[in-house]
Amino acid sequence: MQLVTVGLLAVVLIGAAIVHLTKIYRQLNDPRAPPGPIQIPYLGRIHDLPIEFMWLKFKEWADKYGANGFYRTSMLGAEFLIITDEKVAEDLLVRRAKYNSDRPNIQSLFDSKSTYGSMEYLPLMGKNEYWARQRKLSHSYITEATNARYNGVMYHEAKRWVARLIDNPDNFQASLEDMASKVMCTLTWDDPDLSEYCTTSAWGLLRQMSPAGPLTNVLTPLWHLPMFMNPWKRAERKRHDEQQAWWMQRLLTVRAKMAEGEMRPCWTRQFLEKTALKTTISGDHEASSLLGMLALVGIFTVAGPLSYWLVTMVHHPSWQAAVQKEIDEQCGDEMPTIEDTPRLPILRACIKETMRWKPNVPTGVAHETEADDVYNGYFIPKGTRILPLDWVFLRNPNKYPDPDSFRPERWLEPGWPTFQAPLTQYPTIKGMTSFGWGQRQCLGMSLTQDELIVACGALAWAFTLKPKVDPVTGQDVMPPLDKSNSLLIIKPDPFQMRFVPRSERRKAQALAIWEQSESSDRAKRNEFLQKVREARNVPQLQVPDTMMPSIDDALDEKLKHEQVLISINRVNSFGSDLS
Ligand code: HEM
Repeated sequence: MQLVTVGLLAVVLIGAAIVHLTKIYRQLNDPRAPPGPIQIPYLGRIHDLPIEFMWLKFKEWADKYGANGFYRTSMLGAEFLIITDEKVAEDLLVRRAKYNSDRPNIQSLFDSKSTYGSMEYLPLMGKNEYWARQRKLSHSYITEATNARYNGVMYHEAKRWVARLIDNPDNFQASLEDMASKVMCTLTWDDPDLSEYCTTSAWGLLRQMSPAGPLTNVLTPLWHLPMFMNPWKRAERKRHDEQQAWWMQRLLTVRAKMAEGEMRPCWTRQFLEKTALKTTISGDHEASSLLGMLALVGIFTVAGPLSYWLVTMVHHPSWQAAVQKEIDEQCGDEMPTIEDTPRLPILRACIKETMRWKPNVPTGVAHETEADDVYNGYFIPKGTRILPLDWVFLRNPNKYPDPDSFRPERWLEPGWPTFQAPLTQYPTIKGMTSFGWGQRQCLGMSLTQDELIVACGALAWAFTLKPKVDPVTGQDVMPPLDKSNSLLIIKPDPFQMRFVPRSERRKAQALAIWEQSESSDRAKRNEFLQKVREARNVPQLQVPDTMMPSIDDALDEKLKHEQVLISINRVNSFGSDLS
């Protein structure tokens, strides 16, 4: 009797489960939804979406389901619309930007969208008040720096990099990232010596926010395990708090130096001296995060195309020779500068083609919809993640014939669909799909273009980039073309190559101009300090108190922030929405 009851109960439960799963299956695979791979209840397509080289699987699905320029999929309940055609991206992310410019939550960061007021990561913020004010401010700082030609920082760092490559060519991947980091640390805090830590810190955040980072970004429910059995959350707590403390320390150091009058211009000084008086930025926590994030965001983004430039030039010696010839003709004996940009179309074409051929944000950055919508007759629910798939945009054979080949001539010769005149202005990387869309479009396009012109130009001026030679076989060892990590911003896996100075004379010249740049920089810094110290006794030159919050105020602010962190921590450990 009891057995029969149990049996009946089992049949009823299994029947109910089948009905439930069928209902969900039908909902998930509703024929009115955009086309896409069959969705499995609860899982979506998590089981066959590889974490490594995810963009290749997205491309495979695009070839199958993307005839309309988009398709949908889902993962553990999160809905995705993958855009595979630039026109659709234009429609949804630019024309309908008003409600398609939010960001999805990143599970393995605390409050990544700043929904609860953390105010820490501008590019990841939801479309909220913190994002609006931080974006505006970042835009004005970057534009001002661009107009001031970055006060020569890029030239200085490119010269240092060339000298380092002569001195230690095998360490090129580290010195390349360090160059990009030094540019950002100087712009932000006037301190290139911060670069090493800043790069490590940027790496930590990049890993944490990428689907190929911690497991909890994919198996999101794991994030909600209690703290004592949650290694992912504990690790993130440590990473987050250290990064925050470092950012705050940078701000406090600048403020302390300003109090002594010993701080040269940089974004942080500009903020404390001028912006802080009239902005809605809420205080030191928000300001230090905004400035810290600005420094971070310009490291791997620029280092990615620069690394691929090395790979590309080694593989395409005739294009490398064409770039060198152009630089020799247009710049004579000098390293190229930003002013030379209009005269260097071949250099620009090779840079742009490198970014097209080897895009360093191949999946694009997701937006999230804030309202239900209908597009081309298909229903797109609120909360859908829209992924503009850059890898596919940049391999569209109609726009880019022979898309898998490196063909800079597509930007230089009439007859190619992408050719644009005049060549003094085009090609330019500004506006490339790789920089995103609409209200969230990248703020660093000019900075990237200028830094790539200066750095790639300096390389072509100083060296011929060549493959490493195998000491046993005597054969060239070419850098692999398809080996990279799979983080949101990718870079090639470590490889070997040679930096051959173009002549002994050029080598000596490169070392001499670095020596000169270094001693001139040192002299300028000393002169500044000397003047300040002399002027310190002159009362009217001192910055008025009202413009300069005291260090005590700053420390109060820091303590307040620490209290906030402690309370966030507590709430997190109870597993609230904040985590
Ligand atoms: C090759 C270099 C770079 C690439 C490919 C790149 C790409 C991107 C992409 C795809 C986005 C998101 C766009 C969207 O959501 O539609 C973005 C946002 C952003 N980028 Fe860049 N970026 C680069 C360099 C830089 C640099 C050098 C800076 C700063 C100095 C920068 C600052 C930003 C900021 C602040 C945002 C956030 C914009 C927002 O969310 O409103 N980027 N970038």
